[in-house]
Amino acid sequence: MTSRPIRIAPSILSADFGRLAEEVAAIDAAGADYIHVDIMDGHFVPNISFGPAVMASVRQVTQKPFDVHLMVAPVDPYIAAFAKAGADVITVHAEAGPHLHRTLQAIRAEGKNAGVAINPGTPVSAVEAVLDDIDLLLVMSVNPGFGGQAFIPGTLDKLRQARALVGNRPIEIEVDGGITADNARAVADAGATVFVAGSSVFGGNETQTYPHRIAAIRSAATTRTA
Ligand SMILES: O=C(CO)[C@H](O)[C@H](O)COP(=O)(O)O
Repeated sequence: MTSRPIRIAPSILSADFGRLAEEVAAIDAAGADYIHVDIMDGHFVPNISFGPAVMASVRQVTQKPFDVHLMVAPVDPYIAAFAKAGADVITVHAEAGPHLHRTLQAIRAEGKNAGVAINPGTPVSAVEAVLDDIDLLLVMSVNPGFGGQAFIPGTLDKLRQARALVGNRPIEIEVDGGITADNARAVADAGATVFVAGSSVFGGNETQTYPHRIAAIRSAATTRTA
């Protein structure tokens, strides 16, 4: 059993966009640790979500940290806008290039925590050279672009590799895609500490169930099974 603190980050990609502020307030009240914000550009990934103006608007309804995942290329022109819109952590893709180190420095220069994400087809070694420049490593457990996809089992090995690579550095290891109460235990054992969950939190429209869904993932991730 891991003794590391577990954080649950519901992805508002799966929320009802027509009631987005209400949805953010609901997951805050339901016990979310972070609000995970997926920004998709229709170029780096085959889907478009929303931009900094929408994020700034919903930022006003919660004090919880905003964990912003930029699936955007080129990304450098948008760092300042999302920092200003209220991001606390800004994560960019290692594959979005070409100047990852410069991008991470730009995030920290905005006074924000810097994260780097790797797609399922990218080895963990791709981030080795920037370990001193990141606060969070996001291991994608689906190919980015859409919510509701199935967890890719090979991610567990990548998480173990990521945990070994990070060592004692103060870097959160986040997992994103297909996370449910059923796989949270294995994902935690493999080394993840931040759990992004979209459809398993927002799977229905009944906001009163959000506390139970978040608690179920947290409980599974933190409960000893052996
Ligand atoms: O980054 C993402 C997709 O690119 C989403 O955050 C991710 O897929 C979460 O959704 P779900 O929990 O439904 O898989």
